[in-house]
Amino acid sequence: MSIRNRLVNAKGAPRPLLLLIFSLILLRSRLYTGPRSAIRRLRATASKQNISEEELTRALQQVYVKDADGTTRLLVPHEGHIEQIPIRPTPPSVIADNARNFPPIPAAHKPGIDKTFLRQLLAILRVALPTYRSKEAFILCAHTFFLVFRTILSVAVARLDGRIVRDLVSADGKGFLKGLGLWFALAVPSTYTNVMIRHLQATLSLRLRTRLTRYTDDVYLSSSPELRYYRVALEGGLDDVDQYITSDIASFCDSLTGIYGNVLKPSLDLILFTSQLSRTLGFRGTFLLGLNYYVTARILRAATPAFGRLAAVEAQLEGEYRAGMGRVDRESEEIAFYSGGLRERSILWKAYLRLIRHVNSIYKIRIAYEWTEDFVIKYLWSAAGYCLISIPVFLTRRRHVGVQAGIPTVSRPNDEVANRTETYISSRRLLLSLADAGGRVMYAYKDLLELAGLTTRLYSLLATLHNLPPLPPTSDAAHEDRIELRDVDVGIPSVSPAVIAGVPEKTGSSWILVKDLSLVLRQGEHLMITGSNGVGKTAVARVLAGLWAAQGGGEVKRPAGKQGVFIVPQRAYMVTGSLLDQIIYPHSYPEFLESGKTEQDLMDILAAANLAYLPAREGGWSTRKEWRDVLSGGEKQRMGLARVFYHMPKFAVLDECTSAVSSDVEGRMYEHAKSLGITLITISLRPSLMRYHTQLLTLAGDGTGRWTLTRIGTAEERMGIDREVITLESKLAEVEQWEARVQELNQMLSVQEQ
Ligand SMILES: Nc1ncnc2c1ncn2[C@@H]1O[C@H](COP(=O)(O)OP(=O)(O)OP(=O)(O)O)[C@@H](O)[C@H]1O
Repeated sequence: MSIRNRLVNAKGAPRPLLLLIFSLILLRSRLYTGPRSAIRRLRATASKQNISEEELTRALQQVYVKDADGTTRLLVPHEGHIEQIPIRPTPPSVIADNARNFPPIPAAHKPGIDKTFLRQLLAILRVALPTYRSKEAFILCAHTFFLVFRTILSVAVARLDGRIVRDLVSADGKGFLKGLGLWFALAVPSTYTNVMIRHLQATLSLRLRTRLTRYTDDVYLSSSPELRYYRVALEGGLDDVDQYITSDIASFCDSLTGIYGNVLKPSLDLILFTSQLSRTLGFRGTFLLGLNYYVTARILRAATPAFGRLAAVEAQLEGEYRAGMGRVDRESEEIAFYSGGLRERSILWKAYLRLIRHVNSIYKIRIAYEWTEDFVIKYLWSAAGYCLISIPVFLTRRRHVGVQAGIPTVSRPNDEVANRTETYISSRRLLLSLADAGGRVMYAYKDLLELAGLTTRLYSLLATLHNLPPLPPTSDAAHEDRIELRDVDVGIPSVSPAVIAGVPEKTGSSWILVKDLSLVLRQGEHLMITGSNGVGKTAVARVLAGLWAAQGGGEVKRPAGKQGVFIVPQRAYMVTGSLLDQIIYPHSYPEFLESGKTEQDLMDILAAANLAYLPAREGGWSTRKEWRDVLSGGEKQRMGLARVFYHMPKFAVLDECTSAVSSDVEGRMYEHAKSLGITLITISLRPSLMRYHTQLLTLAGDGTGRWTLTRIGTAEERMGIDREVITLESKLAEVEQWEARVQELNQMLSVQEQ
């Protein structure tokens, strides 16, 4: 047997070893999961039947379990049982390290395939694939293995195809049957490889998404002094963050894993098939094939639109539409009161039309591009392929080279035809595969541009989050029992210059609402902040809470944490969860248990807020409802005060949070808060609340930022004022009678004059 034939024999059929490997793989349907995880799955399935409704409710309330070593296991209901997912928050040092990889993005940046794209992609990959020993890296290796293997199998299939047709043409029944047997033997690993490639690609995408989402959530939902979730819109200038986190990350991961397969596999195919074909085509043919690739790439490059920018704009428009839908869902009652359905519909339709117009324009742009691509890859390449195959056939008639199965060369004319048919069929299949691979490489270029757009979106989110400078510290251990503001300017923060590359550091650009505010509030002194609408009363609360930085070089000192200053905002907020969760917010159930408080304590708290009837009415503490809709406006506000009674902070800032509460209940709640030793800072326009305070901060609101701080007086003085108010109010009640009497007298006088 000639060397060539031995070579062909070795490559023409799959080796027994390969078949053995694949049989083993088939027996293990999941390639990368160990037996331990299978046992875990079995246990979970078995335990499914044992979980009762009550246990499920308890687990939902519990939320997570804390282990002795400090790790947290999140309890996630899944298919009727509870899965325990270990949660390890990203350490601040890792976030600080990563921040270096995310310098601000230039305002004028347009996504494309360039150095910036590579830098951005690498920065994101460092988050998504932190180590080469991670499970994701293993899946990537397995994915790569199957991609390479599929290419090898494709060559084997092409050869076998040629051999079967050759046996058919030369009427070799035995050879034909043998070829058919091999065909089925190859079909098993080939189909399995295809399935595994798709499965591993989807799994990899999901795992990358989980990593990126977890990391982004850790950075986004950061507590003070970062507070990125609060500041990203105002100071970062980034809207619709929900779209970035819920949708863009998923699209990015799908696109990235898809690209990997779409670039690696066809590139390998191109190299391998070209090298196989070059044996048939000779030097001239191979050169012409290379020339063909070059010309094609040039044509398609010229015909490719800016898919990256188009993808980024599409994601942004999706975000706007989604935000509009979310707004209607959130504010449905208010919209219904105004009968604003039609108006909202027109707003949403406008957002939707902008989106579909853009998507439509992408489709139209694609028509021209895909037509060019189809024409060039499918037809031009095939025609070029036919010409190239014909070169050895027509020019060197006696040549028997190429991809043939191992049959000894014989000189009969029939065999010559059979061999030429075999060469043609093999080459033809390789050429078709080559055209397909070329098409996919060209498509991959378009996908790469889209990936560049998504990368820029994701990078801009992470860069904005990482570059928000931390707020200046507001707490000081030495001032545990008082709040002190010294020469503080209260102003609306502007977009931080740190998050936009190339913008010089600006100072004093924000709009100052209150100038040089200085005050000291000790425990037991109660402050009321008043002033007309929009003067900056809530803005002062934001500075006190550490949400806005104190400006003008001023300094804020206050006791630290929730136990120091607790703020009840103007708009009542109800958290997802049980009735119990509403009272203890932002505590979780385990923290409630740790605090040593009992359900009876919570009952007393509800009684103090005039909400004692709620547990009975709603069916118990663990009832889960959409509380935002279930509770009335006044009930939600009273729940805000119940939270103050639960947390018992040193200072409570109440920002017009009792405006919907009747004044008798309001008074009782104020007295109760004071009896608990809580110092009140009330933001209100209601003079009736003044009696519960000792100091009054009045914001002028004339554009100068002026303010006055006055003492309201001692309890006795305030009693005196109250008495005077009552006397004056009773006198005012008689004013109508006096006016009527004056009119009577005037009429009498006018009659006398006549
Ligand atoms: N995120 C923001 N972006 C831009 N302007 C803001 C922002 N927050 C507040 N402002 C502006 O700052 C000013 C003061 O707002 P603030 O909420 O402190 O008013 P207020 O005195 O509490 O008013 P009200 O009595 O109506 O509640 C207002 O003119 C408001 O429009």
